[in-house]
Amino acid sequence: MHPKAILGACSELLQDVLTFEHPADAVVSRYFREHRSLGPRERGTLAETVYAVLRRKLLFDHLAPSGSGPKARRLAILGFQGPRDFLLAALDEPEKRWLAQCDAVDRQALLERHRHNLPEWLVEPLKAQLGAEFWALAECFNEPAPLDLRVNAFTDKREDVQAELRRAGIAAVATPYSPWGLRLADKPALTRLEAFTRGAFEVQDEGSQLLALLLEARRGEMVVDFCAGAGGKTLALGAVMRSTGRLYAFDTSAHRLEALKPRLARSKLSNVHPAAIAHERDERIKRLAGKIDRVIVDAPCSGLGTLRRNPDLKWRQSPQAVAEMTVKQAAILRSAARLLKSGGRLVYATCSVLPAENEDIAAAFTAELAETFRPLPVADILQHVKVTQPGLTAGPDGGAYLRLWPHRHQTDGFFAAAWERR
Ligand SMILES: C[S@@+](CC[C@H](N)C(=O)[O-])C[C@H]1O[C@@H](n2cnc3c(N)ncnc32)[C@H](O)[C@@H]1O
Repeated sequence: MHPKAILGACSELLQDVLTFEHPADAVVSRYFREHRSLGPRERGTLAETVYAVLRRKLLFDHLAPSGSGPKARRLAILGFQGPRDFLLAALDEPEKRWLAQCDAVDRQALLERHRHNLPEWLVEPLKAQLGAEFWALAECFNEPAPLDLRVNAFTDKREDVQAELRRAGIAAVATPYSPWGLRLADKPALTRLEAFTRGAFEVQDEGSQLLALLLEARRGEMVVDFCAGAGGKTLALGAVMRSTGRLYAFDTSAHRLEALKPRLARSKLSNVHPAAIAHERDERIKRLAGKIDRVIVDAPCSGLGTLRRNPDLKWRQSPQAVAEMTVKQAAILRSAARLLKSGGRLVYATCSVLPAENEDIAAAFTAELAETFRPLPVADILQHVKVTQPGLTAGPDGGAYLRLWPHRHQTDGFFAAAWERR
């Protein structure tokens, strides 16, 4: 495609994304479905340009008014992810002069908001937690995330899959914390690989893999993934259980559970039982009360730990939405806890970096149910599963909770707390 056509497509797509009516990934996928002639390179340029604009939206909104032409086009020029010569071939002379002026702006002299590109309501809780380290996180949030894979421990060994990828020309290194993880240097197409179709791996952030590890599910147990979604954690748990016992995958979204089906078929697991529930107090939950060995609640959350992958969330979330979410999180955790038998383990997790969705929910649960649930320090569990690197935990005594940060651990931002039923 000619540079002018590509830039035109970027502006058109951005216009849609920037209404924020739908998640950016859904808008991008729909655009690609409606424009089937776009090749993989063109799709890459379009998607990366849109994401670059979402990441640095405050800076680009600040620079855009000095240019001319439609705003979406100016933003697409500022965020364009392709060779500079290619971009210049799409611009007229005034646009080239304007871009040169924008390039010359001293980034360090900008206002804080134009450097961190985060909404103010989010800056405050992050600075309160991180102090000067806030800037390292802000920079990290504005870069794309690496691509992590989880090797299916039921069917394959990590080093074998790594070697198989190498033979296909794909460089991958073992992840530092998860025993099942491989981190890729690039973003190659994976779905046509034989290793993918036979279920030897799934795409999954290393942090997400650690959450499944914390449950320490065993062979033959009754386990519930309460908010299973498309089954990222479910598949990891089923593999740890060596396809034995019974693993219920619950979710209120039948649509998300539907996306689990093809993944499940690839995985060769036969112990997973997906079931849509109406809400967290569903009859099915009541029938299983007191019968389950382990329950993971991967709660619906703001997703603000995933800003590298979903930068539109910082513009689509709000303090009100987070406040509503916390009520839901507490209710789901309380209901899910009823499933556990004596001695059973409960794990609560989110991909949020806000204490309101994390430590506050965990502390309130501990306080409310102190007679029934004993907090399990995550540091002890990590030791037990031989993830011994320091710095993964936080909270009381430094070891109460899992706390992963993109700039420290190269994972998405994750939180987890664990309890044992007395
Ligand atoms: C963070 S996502 C789960 C991601 C999934 N565990 C994975 O690893 O791929 C949270 C899920 O909670 C589901 N959910 C929302 N409200 C729920 C409820 N009351 N009970 C159970 N699941 C719920 C959402 O549909 C969503 O799929």
